[in-house]
Amino acid sequence: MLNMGGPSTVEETHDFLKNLFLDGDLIPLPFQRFLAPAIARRRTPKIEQQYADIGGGSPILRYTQLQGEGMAKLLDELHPETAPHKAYVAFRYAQPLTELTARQLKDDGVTRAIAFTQYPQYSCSTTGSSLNELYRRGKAGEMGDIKWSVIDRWGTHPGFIEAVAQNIEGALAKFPPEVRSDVVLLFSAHSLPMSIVNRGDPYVLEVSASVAAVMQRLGHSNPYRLVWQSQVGPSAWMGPQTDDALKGLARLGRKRAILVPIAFTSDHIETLYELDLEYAKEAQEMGMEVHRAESLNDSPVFIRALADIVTEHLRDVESGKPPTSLQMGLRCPGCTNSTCGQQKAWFARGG
Ligand SMILES: C=CC1=C(C)c2cc3[nH]c(cc4nc(cc5[nH]c(cc1n2)c(C)c5CCC(=O)O)C(CCC(=O)O)=C4C)c(C)c3C=C
Ligand code: FES
Ligand SMILES: [Fe+2]
Repeated sequence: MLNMGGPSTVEETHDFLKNLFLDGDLIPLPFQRFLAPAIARRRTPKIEQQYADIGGGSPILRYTQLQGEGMAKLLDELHPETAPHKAYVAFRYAQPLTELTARQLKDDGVTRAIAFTQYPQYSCSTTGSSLNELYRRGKAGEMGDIKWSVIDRWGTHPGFIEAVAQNIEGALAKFPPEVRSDVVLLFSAHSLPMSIVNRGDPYVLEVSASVAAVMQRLGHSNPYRLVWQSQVGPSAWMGPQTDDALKGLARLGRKRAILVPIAFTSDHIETLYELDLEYAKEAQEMGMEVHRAESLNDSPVFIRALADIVTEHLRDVESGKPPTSLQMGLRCPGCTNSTCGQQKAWFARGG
């Protein structure tokens, strides 16, 4: 289960940020090995405070473990041919780091594994970075002899869409029935620098596809927009920004909204801190009633969806389909990162 991870305790914040700024697949910096630790050190106090404010750390490890255990148990029933199943967590920037998990796979003598991204929609800055890291560990022989296949995206899987839709319905129920259809659904995803969008990164398209599928499942019960949050630094990012969108709606006299996290499956500072503590409070001050759809976290509908996604993947591979999707094979038209090409070729051969 590949994801970026988050600091489980406030003390881990610095290492998390350092690993993040060291990732040239996410943020290519000049003199990265020198600049990354300096930027991380400078940002640490602010981000530490945010993790302290949301209860002393990121819950992503706890939720990923819960999701993984639930998924593996279901898989033993849904696909007994490959039982027993075991979920491993490999984070890009926090413990357990990919390098630790790689060693564990080797120690456990694993011979067949699925690289299962936990980002529903594909971006080269997220899933791509995790796959590049796994590829480097694999090529270096750190994982032993494993036959690999990849689940690289699942942003329109009906089980995922159902789980999101149910959490929106839960938030809609907080509004009185007579005003419910006026509530604006603001789907909010982590933004992406325009330089990456313009390189041809598929993320914006895929997040949009998730939103369209959720709205179809809801029977277009509400007006909605897709907005983008958490941009950092001075460069141009995909917009509109979530907080500007809320302010704009307030200005236009819209009184009710629901924020829907659509590109991340568990709570993190961006839902708990930005959406709840910052934006929702600001909106309330402007006279709006804003609620947030819950993150998927330990949703049983979502855990069942994860197991279904893996089962469908295993059946595809058994029936002779290649270990990676056709879509994964295509590099961004503007890609200049040679690791992307090597990684895709490596996984397409089964690792
Ligand atoms: C699908 C989600 C995400 C995408 C796409 C994404 C791209 C992206 N992010 C940065 C820079 C930073 N991101 C930071 C934290 C962070 N990012 C995501 C998700 C996506 N990022 C999450 C969920 C988090 C927070 C983790 C948590 O537990 O809350 C940070 C660190 C925080 C900070 O310093 O503000 C940075 C920096 C870039 C540059 C980028 C695309 C290229
Ligand atoms: S940046 Fe998208 S394939 Fe390399
Ligand atoms: Fe980010």
